[in-house]
Parts: sequence; C-alpha cells; structure tokens
Amino acid sequence: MRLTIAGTGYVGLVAGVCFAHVGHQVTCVDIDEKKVAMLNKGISPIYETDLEEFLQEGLQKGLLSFTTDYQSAYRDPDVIFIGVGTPELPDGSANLSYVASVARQIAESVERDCLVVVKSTVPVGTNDKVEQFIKDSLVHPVRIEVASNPEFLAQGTAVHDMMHAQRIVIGIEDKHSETVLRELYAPFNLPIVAVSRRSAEMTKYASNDFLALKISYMNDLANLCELVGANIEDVALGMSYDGRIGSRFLKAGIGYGGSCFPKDTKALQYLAAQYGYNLRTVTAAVDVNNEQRYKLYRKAANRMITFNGIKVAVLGLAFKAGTDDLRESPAIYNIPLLLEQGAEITAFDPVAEENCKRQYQFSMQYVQTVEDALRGAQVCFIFTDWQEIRDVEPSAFKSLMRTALVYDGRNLFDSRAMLEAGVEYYSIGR
Ligand SMILES: NC(=O)C1=CN([C@@H]2O[C@H](COP(=O)(O)OP(=O)(O)OC[C@H]3O[C@@H](n4cnc5c(N)ncnc54)[C@H](O)[C@@H]3O)[C@@H](O)[C@H]2O)C=CC1
Ligand SMILES: O=C(O)[C@H]1O[C@H](OP(=O)(O)OP(=O)(O)OC[C@H]2O[C@@H](n3ccc(=O)[nH]c3=O)[C@H](O)[C@@H]2O)[C@H](O)[C@@H](O)[C@@H]1O
Repeated sequence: MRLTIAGTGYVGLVAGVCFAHVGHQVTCVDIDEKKVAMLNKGISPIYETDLEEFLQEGLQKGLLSFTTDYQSAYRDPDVIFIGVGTPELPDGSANLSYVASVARQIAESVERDCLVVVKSTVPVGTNDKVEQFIKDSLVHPVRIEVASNPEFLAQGTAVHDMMHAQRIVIGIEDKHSETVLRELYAPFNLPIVAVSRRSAEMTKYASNDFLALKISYMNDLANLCELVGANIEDVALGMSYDGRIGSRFLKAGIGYGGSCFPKDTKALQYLAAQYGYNLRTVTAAVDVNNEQRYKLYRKAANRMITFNGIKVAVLGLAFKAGTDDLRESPAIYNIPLLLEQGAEITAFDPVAEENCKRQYQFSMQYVQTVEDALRGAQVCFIFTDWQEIRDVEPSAFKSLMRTALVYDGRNLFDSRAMLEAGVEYYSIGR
C-alpha cells in the first residue's frame, strides 16, 4: 500500500521504517527541514535500537522517502497517518494544534479517496473533530474516512515494540476503514482489537495511565516501606508471582518521566474534569509522582548543611535507559535545584549529553565516564538506570569520591554491598 506519515518523531518515524520493512511504500512528511535532510541520508535524529538499520534498508529498497513537501505527499496515497506531537498545554490539556495543522494540510492537498489514521495520542472525540474538519475544508471532492490507531511502543525498544506489538488497537466507524487497516497490518501477523474510535482513543490513555498508576502505587508503598522497615523490592518480588498483578512496572524509583505518562495522566484528568468528573485514581498517581521526583533531593538536603560549593556527581540525564530523550526526566527537575543551591555538578550520560547541552544551559561539566563523574565528588545522585552505571563496582564509589555519599533513584546497587564497601548509600523503599 502507499502510505504517507505526518511527523517523523518517535512514533511517526518508527511507524514509517517498520511499514517500509514489511513492504509498504512509505513517504514521511515533517516540517523540520534539517530532520528530513538527515533522514534522507540515512541518519536517524533519535537514538533507538535498530532504527538506523531499518531506515537505511527502507531507503536502499526505495520503499521509504522523507519530504517537507506535504502537498505532493498528501495528494494521492491510500492511507495517511497522523503521528505529530500532542504535548501538554499549561492547563494540562493536550495541544492539538499540530494535529489540526496536518488535518488542514490534508484537506488542502488530497485529490483521491483516502483513509486518514490518527496515531498521535489524542483526547476522546478528537477523531470525530478531525473527520469533520477535513470534510469541511476539502478542496477536492473526495471521500475521507478517519480511523484511530493509537501507538503503544516504548522509547528505547520502539522498533521491536512496533514489529512485535502485543496488540494493534484500531478504532473504526465503518467497515471499509477496518478492511484497509487489517490489510495494512496483515504482514505483522499481530492480534488486532477493533473497537469504536472513541474506545480506541480511550484505550490509549487507559493503558498509559494504568501503567503510571502502577508505578505511583509502588512508589507510594516504597515510601511506606522505608518508614516501617520493609523492602519494596522484596515486596514487588512477592507480588509479581501473582499472575493477576504481573511482574512488570513494579519498580519503585524516582518517579515516572518521559514524554507520555506525565502528559497523558494530566490530559485524562483534564478530559474528565471537562465532563464534571474527578478521576481520583489518576489524580493520586500524578500527586505521588510530583513528590517522588524530588525525593532524593529532599533526603540529601536533610543530610547536608549546604550544597554550596559541593561537588556533585549526576549519573544519568535521560528519563530512562535506552533513550536520549530528556522530556520530564527526573534529572532535569533536580539539576536546577542543585545549581541554585550552588552545587558544582559533573554529569554523565552515555547518550543524552548532546540533547542536554542543546536544550538546557546548565552550567555544569559533562564527562564521558562514570568514573570521571565520581572522581572527587562529595555527593552522587543516580537518576537513570543505565547499564554503564549499574556496572560500577561499589568499591569505586569509595575510592573515587571524596565523600562516598550516594543517593540512588533507581535502586541499581545492593544496599549491603554498598555498605560493606564503605559507601553511605540511600535508595528508594529499602
Ligand atoms: N514517544 C513515544 O514513545 C510515544 C508517543 N506517542 C504519541 O505519539 C505522538 C507523537 O509523539 P512523538 O513521536 O514522541 O513526537 P515528537 O515530538 O518526537 O515528533 C513529532 C514530529 O512531528 C513533526 N511535525 C509537527 N508538525 C508537523 C506537520 N504539520 N507536518 C509534519 N510533521 C510535523 C515535528 O517536527 C516532529 O518531528 C504524540 O501524540 C505522543 O503522545 C504514542 C506512543 C509512544
Ligand atoms: O505513550 C507512550 O509514549 C508510551 O509511554 C510509555 O513508554 P515510555 O514513556 O517510552 O517508557 P516506559 O518504559 O513506560 O517508562 C516510563 C517511565 O516510567 C519509569 N518506570 C517504568 C517502569 C517501572 O517499573 N518503574 C518506573 O519508574 C521509567 O523509568 C520512565 O521514567 C509506555 O510504556 C508505552 O507503552 C507508551 O506507548
């Protein structure tokens, strides 16, 4: 099939390369000329396992191309996917201006009957509005159908998650859209859940917010574990054997970050509030997370008389391992607090350093190894669960740091081993 995908971010680009990988003819559109130029050269603008390989394969086979020329890209494909961002607005609602702008561009450009598929995460009812908007603004008299197809991939494993998704959710209001989407996804050989458009839109928020709730629940319990002398990791292990609970997303830590859980929890709260409903469970998850991200800073501030002139090692900048994405990363919340207090920070992250330098003007030093960050430090904060940090021997904290004082937001080390190595070690819920 001939597809056009609007947006070459984590979702649009990964969808594009995977659809080309299974044999569809894909054109990806972005407004960012630099990105498009890079992509046409086979260089991925984001860090994702296997992405560049799939990208180069698609380009070489002539199944994949990138352009800023939306008019020709939207003129006559079989299917157009909308995969642009829906970031959080100050009031917590989803910013739909990028989706609206693609809808307008489609209406101006499309010259044959076409299925428009909304892959971006959008509040319930948005697909209806997109359909109405396109139909009202069409320049050529063609038939447009709109379907919802939310994406469930996680960053760091995005290509794998798309190729081996646990399910494809499609939200359709007519038989023809369903047939087209089933044909499109047939080469993936994955379970397809076909529901109404509104249910599909809700399924996306329901899934993300459930996972956010799971994490906040574990973080809430971790805080209680510290008070009552239990160990959250042992508790999680015991819970995980119950198939009804499952073993994943039970890791307590420094709070969830990333571009999705923080915004999608707030967007659902906002949607509920618009209908006069208070979604108390999700509100609780958000509240717990807002506090959790400062937990280590608070602990350290209680222990230390000042951060002024103190050498601080920050290990990890990305919101989780496997990505160079800094959106809503706990590190990005804590670094300004430490800098305001006069801390002298040396930071290490194996892939997110360049993004951090570009996006923030933090006056801190960046180094290439964990050891260089630790050398001479008086306090260490661990914000990301990178393997490079996990691999450090407990004795290295003792030998390299001036004061072996470690605050670990990811529970990467065994408390006893750290104690035996002479490290004053604080982690979460243990
Ligand atoms: N990042 C993730 O892991 C996941 C994201 N989602 C959802 O997918 C959507 C996209 O997210 P990301 O890929 O992370 O966003 P992103 O911010 O990485 O990328 C969005 C891209 O759209 C481009 N764009 C903006 N306006 C455009 C236009 N008029 N035409 C063409 N391109 C345009 C931007 O230049 C940018 O490259 C969001 O709704 C998000 O909630 C869903 C599942 C996973
Ligand atoms: O809509 C989205 O964008 C995506 O959001 C998440 O994916 P992602 O944000 O890439 O990363 P996750 O692996 O879910 O982690 C999110 C945050 O939760 C934290 N986390 C995760 C798991 C856990 O047990 N504990 C925990 O604190 C991570 O460190 C990270 O900060 C979901 O996992 C995807 O299914 C979804 O498609």
